[in-house]
Amino acid sequence: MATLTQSSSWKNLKKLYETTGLHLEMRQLFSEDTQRFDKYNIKLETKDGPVLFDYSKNIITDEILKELFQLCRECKVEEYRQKMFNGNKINFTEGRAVLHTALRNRSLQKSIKVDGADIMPDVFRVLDQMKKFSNSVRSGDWKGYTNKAIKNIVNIGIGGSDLGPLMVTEALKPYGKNGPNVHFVSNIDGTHINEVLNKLQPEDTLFIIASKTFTTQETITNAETAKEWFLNKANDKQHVAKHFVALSTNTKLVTEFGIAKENMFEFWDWVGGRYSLWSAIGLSISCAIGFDNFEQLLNGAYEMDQHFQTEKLETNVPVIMAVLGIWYNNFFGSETQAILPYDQYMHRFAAYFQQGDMESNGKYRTENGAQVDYSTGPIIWGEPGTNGQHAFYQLIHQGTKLIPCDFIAPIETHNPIRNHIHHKILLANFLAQTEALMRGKTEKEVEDEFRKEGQDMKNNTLVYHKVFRGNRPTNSIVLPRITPFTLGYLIALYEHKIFVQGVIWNINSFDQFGVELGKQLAKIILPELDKVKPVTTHDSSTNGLLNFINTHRTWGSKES
Ligand SMILES: O=P(O)(O)OC[C@H]1O[C@H](O)[C@H](O)[C@@H](O)[C@@H]1O
Repeated sequence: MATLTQSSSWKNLKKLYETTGLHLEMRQLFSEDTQRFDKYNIKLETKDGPVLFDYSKNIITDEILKELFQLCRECKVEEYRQKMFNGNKINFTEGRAVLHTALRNRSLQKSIKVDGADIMPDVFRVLDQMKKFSNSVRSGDWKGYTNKAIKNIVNIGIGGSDLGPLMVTEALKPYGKNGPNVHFVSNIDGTHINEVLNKLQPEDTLFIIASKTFTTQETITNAETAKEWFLNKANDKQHVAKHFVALSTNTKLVTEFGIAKENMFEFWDWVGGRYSLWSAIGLSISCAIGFDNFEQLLNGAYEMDQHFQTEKLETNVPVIMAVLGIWYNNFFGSETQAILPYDQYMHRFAAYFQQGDMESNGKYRTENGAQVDYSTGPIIWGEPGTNGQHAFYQLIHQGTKLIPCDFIAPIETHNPIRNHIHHKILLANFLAQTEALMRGKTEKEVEDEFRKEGQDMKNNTLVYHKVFRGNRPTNSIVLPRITPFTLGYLIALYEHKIFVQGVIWNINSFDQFGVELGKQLAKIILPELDKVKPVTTHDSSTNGLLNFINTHRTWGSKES
């Protein structure tokens, strides 16, 4: 294929942007076409009820969409999609398959092969191990060293070994009422683990050490700290087996750490860290909400996988979301994408997809190593509604930047207190925001309001400040309720959106070399924090910062 910007659909899109896209006004499009919503929404039936994807409030026409799908075809999205599901080694820099979809392959008949061997028996073996383990923890059969049941679980991990389980256990809190309390420790900052351990007793606490590589400095240090804290009271190393389990691909390092092989839950190099919540990394989820609910999460994701795999591009929700993102990112020059869930339990959803999206598509090299001449992965951010409205929506409404927003809202709440009054207000705000962002408010509308209020209109410049330009694009995803199934469905939807964009940009969405340099340099700097003599080996800023700390610190070695 010619480079992306030389492809005919890209060139056509560029032209379309200049001649059409730039001048489109959604407000006008809606008034000219009363069927616009009917045309640009997709309703998907799921086991837990219908899910609505409304993309009508976007700066698009049929012609633009047609060209965006053509771009997918030119970039061979369908071919790559098949390669991913088939287990081809599409993670080309690391020579690995990308098979998080195999972890939630619920079809017992379908085998998936990596290097000629079917991986499904292993997937089911570990799922069974997770089931038995979480059942025994939840029922109280799993006993600690003083014969007490487990009341608290601490998941120690970072990045993909933390964000997924944390986001999901928060999002599904209503399903975790009968389970143990689950805590998460990720940051190397000792405050994180200290604050958690201060609330706990070793007798009824279980540590899940979650690390794909089992080499991550933060996780291993936190795990050692937890072990020391535990042994301080338990005294006997033999008791570790009842209180520490590991989730990893690295059996050797897990056993060296002192965790018995039978207490290890395995996963494989074809599971990317940020796509791993479906694997053994989901153990804390399964303990918190029960294995049956964990399976529902997998089922939901599987249903979305099938939609993504079989649906034609034009009605394929992850594909539509991906191409809309490309339209704003690459033609309108949008740099960010907001994810705004109108559900308090989903408060870590945007943070989760900060890693999911930004670590996947924050790349500037194409498959053959060339540097891209177009923008790639968006900056992902967001907070749950309505909090965001009172913080940063001002800039989305009246700022100078175009920020496409995804609104996510459940029809039913888990907390229908005071006869649904809270939920009604929440939903009213969700609907109002997408309407306001699209419509805006014209000068005339502001003036009419002013007149009604009897304000003097002469030289009244306040009018300009109260005008909303509008034409701000949004997607709305309305779910029946946040359940394990619908959450799995939603997460998989975003995963596939990221995949499609990565294919179009011709980058590797499945490595993360960009996180390595900082880690390498931190290893060099760590012993230098013991120096007394000024350090001179870095640039003057890094030397200056380090020497300032070394001069003023009260702790650590005073060796030169
Ligand atoms: O699971 P681990 O091997 O401990 O890795 C934890 C995290 O750290 C790395 O730096 C990567 O950037 C992440 O993709 C990964 O999820």
